[in-house]
Amino acid sequence: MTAAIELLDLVVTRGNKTVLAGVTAEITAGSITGLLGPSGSGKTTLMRAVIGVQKIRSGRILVLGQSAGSPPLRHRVGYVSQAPSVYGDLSIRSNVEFFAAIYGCGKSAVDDVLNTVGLQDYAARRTSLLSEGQRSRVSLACALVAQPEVLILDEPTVGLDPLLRLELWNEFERLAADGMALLVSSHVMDEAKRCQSLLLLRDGALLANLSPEELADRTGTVDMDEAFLRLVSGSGRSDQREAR
Ligand SMILES: Nc1ncnc2c1ncn2[C@@H]1O[C@H](COP(=O)(O)OP(=O)(O)OP(=O)(O)O)[C@@H](O)[C@H]1O
Repeated sequence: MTAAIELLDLVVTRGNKTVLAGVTAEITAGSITGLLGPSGSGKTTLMRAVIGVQKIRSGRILVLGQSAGSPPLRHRVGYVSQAPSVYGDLSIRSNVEFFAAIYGCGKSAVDDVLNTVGLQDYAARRTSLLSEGQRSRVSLACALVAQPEVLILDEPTVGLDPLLRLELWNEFERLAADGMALLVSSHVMDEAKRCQSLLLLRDGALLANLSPEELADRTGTVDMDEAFLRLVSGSGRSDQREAR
């Protein structure tokens, strides 16, 4: 499988704190990688480093074979931050058209992406009048309109109801099946089951890099919250691969 993102001994400091302490991992194209860990473990920092907006102290990040943040990657990497970054005074369609214009995409790309995120019926609605879940979908549509090969999603399902959460994960699976590499951070351990690979962070260190099945096997439980706790406390079995 092709590595879409390669992290090599990545070290990031913020203030005087080491926020990422030598993370090495590969994120594969055509799959969903879950980035999981407690609040403050470094998930957002890692994502910011991958899109090239976070200064790194040492190490290397390659995205689609090029240095993270390099200009040719701008169209090829999509990012949706935790707070939906959309213009409240514009309609849904105008928000997506704005990003389409930046990326040089046509009208059909706008229609396609509105369909993809299920907002085509509300496209004329002013964004400030939307629910939180709808606003996150507008943000997702803005990131998807350039048809990126890599999509970075920072806690995309926070505050969403279970149905919307399910729909979004179904959409992520479709995008991965079309060849996209998705890196998705989450607090919700249950969402780990929808990923092909998991990166488990704790205090800036990569605790494990494994599949959900391997996590269940290593910790002896299919309950992802419990599995994480067992991993953290070291009470899981030690016969699986360690964090790479
Ligand atoms: N601008 C900043 N200056 C200094 N330290 C920061 C800054 N932003 C974040 N940090 C610190 O970096 C560490 C990692 O933060 P980060 O936001 O990457 O964690 P996270 O895992 O994404 O957390 P959450 O799940 O709560 O979003 C935390 O200890 C945080 O306090």
